[in-house]
Amino acid sequence: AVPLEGEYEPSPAQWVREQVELYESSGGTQGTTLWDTGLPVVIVTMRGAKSGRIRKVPLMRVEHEGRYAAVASKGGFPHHPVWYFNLKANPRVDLQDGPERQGMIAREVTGDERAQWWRRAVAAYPPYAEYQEKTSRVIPVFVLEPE
Ligand SMILES: C[C@H](OP(=O)(O)OC[C@@H](O)[C@@H](O)[C@@H](O)Cn1c2nc(=O)[nH]c(=O)c-2cc2ccc(O)cc21)C(=O)N[C@@H](CCC(=O)N[C@@H](CCC(=O)O)C(=O)O)C(=O)O
Repeated sequence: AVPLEGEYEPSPAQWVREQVELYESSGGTQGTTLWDTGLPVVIVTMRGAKSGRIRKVPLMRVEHEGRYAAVASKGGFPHHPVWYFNLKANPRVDLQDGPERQGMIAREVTGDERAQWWRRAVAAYPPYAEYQEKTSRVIPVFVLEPE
């Protein structure tokens, strides 16, 4: 799979930018967990919906039989994270899980399929359940499937 090409635009959020830099510069051996929780994180490289630039978004690792969920929780804030619109516009992404990097296609899921992946997400990262309780926004879930 040809990795996404283009000009990388780092996140304006320093803690996010730094996690991406440590994760990538260490070949996926460092910066691979959320702070000291020990819970695993993946990096999703995507193309900006408006800028066309390369964006890199760390997300909690939710994996099942080679497919991953991307949960647009943003801590339960009232609005979707901006990257939600990137995946809707440009579903071809690169996912880095530790040292492994592969091309995936993102697809927003609803109904029973979303419920199944939501259970997996909460099992991997329990705070997702609290985030959903604190907002009337239905937190979107994408499934990333190998292209
Ligand atoms: C601050 C904003 O970020 P955001 O896309 O809203 O995403 C917010 C967060 O979800 C994002 O920072 C996540 O990485 C935070 N985050 C998680 N966020 C989650 O939503 N879920 C998670 O499971 C999660 C885990 C996680 C683990 C580690 C870590 O370091 C961060 C983690 C941002 O980057 N804004 C940019 C624009 C970004 C962008 O993509 N612009 C598009 C335009 C998009 C459009 O408007 O159409 C473009 O380039 O074209 C800017 O203001 O310049």
